[in-house]
Amino acid sequence: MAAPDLATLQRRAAERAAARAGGTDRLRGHIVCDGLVRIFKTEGVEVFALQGLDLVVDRGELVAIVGASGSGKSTMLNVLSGLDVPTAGIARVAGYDLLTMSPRKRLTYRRHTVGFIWQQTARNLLPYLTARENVELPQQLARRGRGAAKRAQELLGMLGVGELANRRPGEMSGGQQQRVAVAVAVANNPEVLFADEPTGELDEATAAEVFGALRTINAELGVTVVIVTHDHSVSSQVRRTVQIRDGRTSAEVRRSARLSEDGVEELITEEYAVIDRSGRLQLPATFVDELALRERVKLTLEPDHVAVFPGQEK
Ligand SMILES: Nc1ncnc2c1ncn2[C@@H]1O[C@H](COP(=O)(O)OP(=O)(O)OP(=O)(O)O)[C@@H](O)[C@H]1O
Repeated sequence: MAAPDLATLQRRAAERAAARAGGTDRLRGHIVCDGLVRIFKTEGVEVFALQGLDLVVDRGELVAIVGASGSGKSTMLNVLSGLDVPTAGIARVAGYDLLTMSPRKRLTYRRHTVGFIWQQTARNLLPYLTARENVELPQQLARRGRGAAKRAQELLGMLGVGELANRRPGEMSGGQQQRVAVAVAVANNPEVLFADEPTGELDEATAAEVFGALRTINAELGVTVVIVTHDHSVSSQVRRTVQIRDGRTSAEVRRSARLSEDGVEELITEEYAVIDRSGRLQLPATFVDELALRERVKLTLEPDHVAVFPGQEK
C-alpha cells in the first residue's frame, strides 16, 4: 500500500483531532506555555533555564522542538510532563494547569493524559516481555485489560511492527524497539505524546522510520505529538519545528503542501522568527554574524516591513 501524502495526513490529523475535541472551535491551545520561567539555584548561583518561553500547540498538531545543548529543552519537557514545576508563567496541557495542580491530579495527568517516549530504547520497554505484552501492560495497569491484546496487535500493526509481536526487545533493532515504544506510549489513548530525543541512538534511515511512526499516530489517533531533539534535520520530517535558544522560543520552520498550477503537489518551507508579547525577537545567529551586528542596530519602519541595519561604530 502506498504511503499517504503529506496533505492527506495533514487533513486526516485535523479531522481526527476535531472529532476528538468535540468540534473545531475547541482546537486552540492544547498545550500553552506563556512567559514560562524556570530558575535553578545551585550553590548560590541562579541558572535561568527558561527565560519567558512562549509556545502554543494546537490539539492534533505534531511539533518538533529543537535547540542546542543547554537551551532548555529538557527543562521544558519536564515541566510539560508534570515532573517539574516552573518558577513562574503559565503552563497548561489539555486543560490541566501544571503550576497549581495537586499531587493527586498530577498523578492522574501523568497516567492518563500524557504518554512518553525516551531516548534510551531500554527505558521504554521491559526486556523480559514480548512486544505485545509490553503494549498490554499499561492497559492492564489502568484496569483496561479486556481487549488489551486486540488493541496491542492493532497498534503494532499500525506502526509496521505487527509481525514482531512475539519478540522480546533484545530480538529487535533499535528502530523497531522505538516503534514498539510508540505503541506502548499510546496504549492508554493519551491526549498528548511527548518524545524526548526518540531517535538519539539511531542512524538517519532508522530515525526516519520512527518519525514516520509518530506521524502515523498523530494522523490515525489525533494525538498531539511533541518531539524534543537537538537534531535539526527533524524539520524535514514534520510540518512545524520550533527552535529554542537561551530558554526562549526563537524561530519556527513551517512546511506545508500545496498544489502547483500544473496540479503537482509541492512542499513549501517557510522560516519565521518568533516575536513575544513585548515585541522582543531574536535574530538568527547567521544574520547577526553575516552583517556583524553588535550592541545596537538601527531599525526603520517601512509600509510592510521593518528593516534592521548595523548601528554606527563608536
Ligand atoms: N537541576 C538543575 N540544576 C541546575 N541547573 C540546571 C538543572 N537542570 C538544568 N539546568 C541548567 O539549565 C539549562 C538548560 O538545561 P536543559 O537540560 O533544559 O537543556 P537542554 O536543551 O535539554 O540540553 P541537552 O540537549 O544537553 O539535554 C542548562 O544551563 C543547565 O545546566
